[in-house]
Amino acid sequence: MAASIIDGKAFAATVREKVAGHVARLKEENGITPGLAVVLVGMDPASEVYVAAKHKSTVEAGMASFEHKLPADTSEEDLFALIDELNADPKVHGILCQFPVPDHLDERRVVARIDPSKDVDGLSVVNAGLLASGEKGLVSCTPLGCLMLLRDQVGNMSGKNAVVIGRSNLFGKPMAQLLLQQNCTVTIAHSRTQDLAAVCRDADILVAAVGRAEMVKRDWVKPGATVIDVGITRIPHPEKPGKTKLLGDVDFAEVAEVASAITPVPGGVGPMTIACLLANTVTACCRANGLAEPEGLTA
Ligand SMILES: Nc1nc(=O)c2c([nH]1)NC[C@@H]1CN(c3ccc(C(=O)N[C@@H](CCC(=O)O)C(=O)O)cc3)C=[N+]21
Repeated sequence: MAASIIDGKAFAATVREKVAGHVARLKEENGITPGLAVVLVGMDPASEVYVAAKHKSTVEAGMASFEHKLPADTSEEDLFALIDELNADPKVHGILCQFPVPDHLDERRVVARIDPSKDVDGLSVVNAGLLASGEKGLVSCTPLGCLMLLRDQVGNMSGKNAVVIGRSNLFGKPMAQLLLQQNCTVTIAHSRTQDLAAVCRDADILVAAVGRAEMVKRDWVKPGATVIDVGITRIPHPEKPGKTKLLGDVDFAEVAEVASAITPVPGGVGPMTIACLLANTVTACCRANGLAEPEGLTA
């Protein structure tokens, strides 16, 4: 039986609509406009595309967007001075520093400089700790987006076996925490895992975030499993010269024949990431102003 294809693009549009509704209410009833600041250091072409997409979605949702493009040789001192300014600016409710940053900068130190209550990437030690303790913080956008898709697709996840391939702070670890909160039995697999295929075959929910194109094959997947593909590898397009094509971590054509549901790449998890960035900004804005949190936009 062929899997149903989870339409992340359509779902993200509904999230963005909800966000826009909350934003309109905040403006009307409270005179507050949620604001997101995005900092880009250097001119990585992929990052420029993402940052432009974030700016567009932020404005479309009715929020204020503050873009800061800094030269590649910006010193830590100058970057920190900007972050300190944004931390102190009441018009800015969310701050994101686009990664990767140039080699002379240290991502961990950059994240640590951002006020945790404005850390809409959920990367700070404070937000990671709050999530691990089951308390309210800000949750990294991509795992939050995957959770929203899973809640919609699977519903009650209690007791299910969930396997997350990948253990990064940005994705694997927070994803595992969210699945644990849903009462899944969670396994975090990674590059050193023995017999990864066998571990994956146990999963009712399989989340792949390793960054290796089409690594997950048909025989890695339990029949009827729900498969979430977080990978994005850009390759030269096989048919169209000069164009590129995106591949996920899952061999989509094969796995779609055994899974019950699967996210495509593109059009799956990716669009949810930006939608959740907007959602986190609204959440941060409500908290900063002592207002009730938006419903349906948090973990
Ligand atoms: N501090 C930080 N936070 C991030 O969240 C962050 C980051 N740095 N650096 C780069 C990665 C990547 N990322 C994506 C966002 C949207 C799509 C997305 O919308 N993808 C579309 C298509 C994109 C296309 O066609 O190029 C899709 O999958 O359908 C993908 C990837 C956020 N990231």
